[in-house]
Amino acid sequence: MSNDLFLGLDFGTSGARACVIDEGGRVLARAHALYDVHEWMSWLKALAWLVAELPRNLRHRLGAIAVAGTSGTVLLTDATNRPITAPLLYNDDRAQDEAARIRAVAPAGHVAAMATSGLAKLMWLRAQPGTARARYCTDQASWLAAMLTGRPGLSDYHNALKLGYDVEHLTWPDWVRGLGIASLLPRVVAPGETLGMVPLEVAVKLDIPDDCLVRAGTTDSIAAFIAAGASENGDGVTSLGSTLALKLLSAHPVQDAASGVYSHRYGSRWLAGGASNSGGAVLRQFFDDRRLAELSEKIDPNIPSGLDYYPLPAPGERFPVNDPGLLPRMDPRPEDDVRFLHGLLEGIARIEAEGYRRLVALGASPLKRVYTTGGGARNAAWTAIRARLLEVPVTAARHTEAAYGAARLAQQGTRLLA
Ligand SMILES: Nc1ncnc2c1ncn2[C@@H]1O[C@H](COP(=O)(O)OP(=O)(O)O)[C@@H](O)[C@H]1O
Ligand SMILES: O=C(CO)[C@H](O)[C@H](O)COP(=O)(O)O
Repeated sequence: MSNDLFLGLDFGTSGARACVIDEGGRVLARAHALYDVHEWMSWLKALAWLVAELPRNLRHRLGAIAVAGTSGTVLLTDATNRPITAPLLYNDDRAQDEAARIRAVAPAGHVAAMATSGLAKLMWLRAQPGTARARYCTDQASWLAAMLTGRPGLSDYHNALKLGYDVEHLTWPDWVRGLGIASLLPRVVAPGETLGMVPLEVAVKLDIPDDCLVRAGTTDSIAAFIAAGASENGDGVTSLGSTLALKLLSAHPVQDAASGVYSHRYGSRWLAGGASNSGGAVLRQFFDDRRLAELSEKIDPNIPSGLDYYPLPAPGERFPVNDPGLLPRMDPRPEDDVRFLHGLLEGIARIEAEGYRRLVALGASPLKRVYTTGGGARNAAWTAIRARLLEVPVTAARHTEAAYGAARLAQQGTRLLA
């Protein structure tokens, strides 16, 4: 048997993961690597490490690979895909002036008008000295896919949304082209479309088949959505990773830059959503994963904590309010760590509930149920707190890892979103 297995790679904020599945969607292998999301060299090392970690007999049967990456993380490369800038991360909001220029020409409420958008960062990067030889603007997943195919300059319509790509008409709109960065924009294809085959030298280096396909990828939280297996309008998927990302399967797209709301195209439907800077990264500032699990077991989720927190790892919020100056609110800290954690989990759950309310108020399909993915999905007390505040059933998704969603994309290609 050959080429009958599929590899999904997920590059998240705090780690990278690999997942190998067969035609039936059965997981045959997983791997995990710590890496530095700020360093492209570390992305590459993590990719090589993850592939090397897979059992050799499975590696030799890979038929297709797809990569998911942090959304809105951009960098500039030369014509050979070599980076000529460091990546600017998804939550980097230095491009305030550029966002104001975008606001003047973009349709009202467009996600690209946020200072954290890929487009604002692209304009900021392009204005830096030494970038005149830049040939492409790329994102984390597309850059890694291009390292696998040797073909730069391609992206998918999920990763391209925050660069201003018109996902309704599948084109770069004139208002984006008019911003002086048109020559750097990638050609955009559907997630899952075949980008190319792994060339021989890459295949030899990674010890994988030289006819293994590379399919266009997606963002980390859309990969998590795919993993969750949600299928009905009104199904929500909350990624409780380092950040808190919400996706609501909807018949209609909605957008509102003031509250950080945007809609990804999902075949003929839409993923209405937004991403808060709150999430597991704040919890990690206080507790390691073991302590989190221990303390969580002692929380009574049926009673309110009595604390009114807005947990953020640093000043600045994107959704459900887009406010670069918003300050974290995590005072007063009680002596009892169980109560403190209770307050933090409840605070994040309130942000989630407000987020879904905002999406529905803007016209997305009404919320029916919520699946959870990411590191926070395993926390039963948190799940109960969230169900109380969301007022709909909340369950852990059957597959909670974005890498599994990326593997599904590798396996099914464009059929997945059809
Ligand atoms: N038991 C737990 N309860 C709540 N959060 C947890 C628990 N265990 C881990 N986490 C959180 O999950 C996050 C990591 O999840 P993960 O999905 O790997 O994130 P990402 O891919 O965004 O880096 C960490 O920030 C951590 O705080
Ligand atoms: O916090 C993030 C890290 O990637 C992203 O902003 C989040 O995943 C949501 O992005 P998208 O909705 O475009 O998938």
